[in-house]
Amino acid sequence: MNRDPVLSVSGLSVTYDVDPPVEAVRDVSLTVGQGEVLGLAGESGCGKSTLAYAVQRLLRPPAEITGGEVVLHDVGGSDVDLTVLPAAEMDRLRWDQIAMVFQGAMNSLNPVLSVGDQLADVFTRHRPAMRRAERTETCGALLEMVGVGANRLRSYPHELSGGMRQRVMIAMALALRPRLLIMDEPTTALDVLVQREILQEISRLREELGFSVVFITHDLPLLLEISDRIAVMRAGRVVETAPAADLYRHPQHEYTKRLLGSFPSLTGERGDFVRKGGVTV
Ligand SMILES: Nc1ncnc2c1ncn2[C@@H]1O[C@H](COP(=O)(O)OP(=O)(O)OP(=O)(O)O)[C@@H](O)[C@H]1O
Repeated sequence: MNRDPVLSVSGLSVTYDVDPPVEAVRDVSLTVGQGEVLGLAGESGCGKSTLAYAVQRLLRPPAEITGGEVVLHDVGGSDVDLTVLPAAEMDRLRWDQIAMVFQGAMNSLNPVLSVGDQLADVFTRHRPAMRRAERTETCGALLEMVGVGANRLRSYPHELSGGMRQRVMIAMALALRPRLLIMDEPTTALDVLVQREILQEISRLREELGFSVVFITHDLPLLLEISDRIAVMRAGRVVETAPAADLYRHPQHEYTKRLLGSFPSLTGERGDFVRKGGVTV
């Protein structure tokens, strides 16, 4: 399916300027279409998180973008290269246009503030004109939307399960209706059932709200289920990008074949679950 691009990464390279330097992302090019889920797969250390942080301009020294562009399309009618955007403008785009949920996100909630106050803070910072009553109502609606329930507005993080806290983080990421959600191992720390519920929730929300997703995980079977297209990374490079079903049935790159082969759930009997429940319905 042809979709208008929301994000185009071209020739992006990132180096950690340590001794010896680590070229964590090497000449990576990717596009993310409107409403698309792009899965980013690859073993630990291949550069997935570095790429995600680079896109959001959240890298800190010794990390340095050494080349390439990250273009966010149609920001108020024009295309913007995020790698050269002044920091203040980037701050405005973050959360508003691109939001991120990362693995440990649920533990980054402030323990001494209610979840309602933490959600409200996003609006206080980014929508300062919003009135208090509307803010509270919107925060309640957000908690409903992610299945936590508006009655939890006054709850503190420790009163919620890990799954609920991660849902709060998803609510926070979606608060300003971003066009792109970057999720870096967002469910890895949760048990399998909770993980599945949250993934279903993300799928539903994406259909409802139409945002695009970059979903990062080393869990290839999971990516095959939820992604439209998958990019496979190895040692900083994207070695193959293909629609999920094509990647599964006709992997082109040797490394992709090996990666697929390393998941018994894809090749053994249990693979039926992924095949029938996911890409080959
Ligand atoms: N602060 C740092 N200083 C030096 N090297 C780093 C730093 N952070 C990451 N790296 C290196 O950059 C490379 C890419 O790391 P990155 O965390 O992006 O990979 P990843 O695919 O996200 O791995 P994981 O799935 O384990 O998070 C690795 O070789 C890693 O050791």
